[in-house]
Amino acid sequence: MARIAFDRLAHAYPGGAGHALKPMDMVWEDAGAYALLGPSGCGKTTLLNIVSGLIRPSAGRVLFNGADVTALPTERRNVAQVFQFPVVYDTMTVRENLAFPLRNRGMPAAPARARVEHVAGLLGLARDLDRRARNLGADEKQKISLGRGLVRDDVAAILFDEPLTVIDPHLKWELRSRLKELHRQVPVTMIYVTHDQTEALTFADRVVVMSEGEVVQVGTPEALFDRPAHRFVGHFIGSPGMNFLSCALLGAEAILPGGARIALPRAYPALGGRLELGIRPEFASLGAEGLPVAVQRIEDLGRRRIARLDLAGQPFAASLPEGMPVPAEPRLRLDPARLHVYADGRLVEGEG
Ligand SMILES: Nc1ncnc2c1ncn2[C@@H]1O[C@H](COP(=O)(O)OP(=O)(O)OP(=O)(O)O)[C@@H](O)[C@H]1O
Repeated sequence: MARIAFDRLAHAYPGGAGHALKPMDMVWEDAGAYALLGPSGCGKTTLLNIVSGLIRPSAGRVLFNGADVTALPTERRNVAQVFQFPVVYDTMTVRENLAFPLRNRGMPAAPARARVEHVAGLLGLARDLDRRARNLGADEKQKISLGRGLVRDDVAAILFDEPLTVIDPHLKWELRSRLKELHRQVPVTMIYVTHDQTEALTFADRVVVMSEGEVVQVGTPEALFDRPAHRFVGHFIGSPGMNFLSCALLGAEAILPGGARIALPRAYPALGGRLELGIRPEFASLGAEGLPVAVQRIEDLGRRRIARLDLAGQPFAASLPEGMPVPAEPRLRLDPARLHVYADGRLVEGEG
C-alpha cells in the first residue's frame, strides 16, 4: 500500500501543443479512494499513466511512500490496473483467473485458494468460481479484472481507467456501489479515472477535479458541492451546475448589473478582475419576495424540476419543489449562507 506524492510534476508530450499536465504538487494518502474527474482531454489518463509508469513525466518526481519511482517501469511499481475493457483469460475458470497473480508470485496453493475465495465473495463471484470466463457477461468479466487486483495483498495501488465503460447502464449502479464497499473492506490506495461525476462522487473519499491539464480542486464530494474552489468545479459538479452572476462588490453587498443589491454573509476586500456571485440552484427558490425574475421555462428532471430564469439579463437556474405552482409574479430568494464570490473564476474567502 502506498502514499503517492507528486513533486513539481508536469508533462508535455513530444510534439504536443503545450503541457498536457501543468506543474503540480499533490499527495494521495495511503489507503485513500481517489477519483480523477474531468472532461475529455483534461489530462486524467496522462496522470494515471504517470502513476503506473506507462509514461515518464517530462518534469518532476513521483514518490511511493517517499521512494522516488519516477524512473521505474510499470512491472517494478507493484500496481494493479483495471482498464475499460476486461482483461481475462477466457479459457480459464473464474478461480484460475483470480489465482493467476498469486500463482505467478509463487504463493502456496492453500493460502492462495483462501484468498481467491475471499475476494470472490467480496465481488459476488463465489457461485461462479468454477465457470469458464468466456461464458460470463461483461460486468462479471470486469469483476474478475478487479478481483485480480484485489487478490494480491502487496499492491501499492489499484488504478481504474473508466472501468464501467462497457457495463450495461442498469448494472453500473451495482458495480459502482460494490467498488465503494470493496474499498471499505480492502483498504488499499485506489485511483479511479472517470469523466462521470456520479461515478466519481459515489466512489471517492476525495475527488481530484481536473481542467485543461490543471488540478483545480481536491476535495470531498461535499466540499465540491458546498464550496467549489473554481468556477469550473461549480459548473462541472451538479446538475445543473452552479449559477454564476456577474456583479460588483461593495463590502458585504453584491450589486448586479441592473442595480439589484444582494446581502452577502461576509464582507470582501476590494477585489480586481472579473467578479461573480456563485450559488447552486438547490439554494435558490421562487416565491413572493426577493429579486424580480422572468421565468423562461420549467424543466422536469423526474424527481425535481428546474426553473430557468432571467435575472436582470443573466440566465439563472433555481430548483422548484414538486407540486409548487410557478408564482404569477415570481421573485427569487437566495440562501445568503450559500452565496460565494469568485474573482477571475477562483473562490475568494470573505472576511469574518
Ligand atoms: N500520445 C500523445 N501525444 C500527444 N498528445 C497527447 C498524447 N496523449 C494525450 N495527448 C494530449 O494530452 C492532453 C491530455 O490527454 P489525456 O488523454 O490525458 O486526457 P483525458 O482527460 O484522459 O481524456 P480522455 O478521457 O479523452 O482520455 C490532451 O490534450 C491530449 O490531446
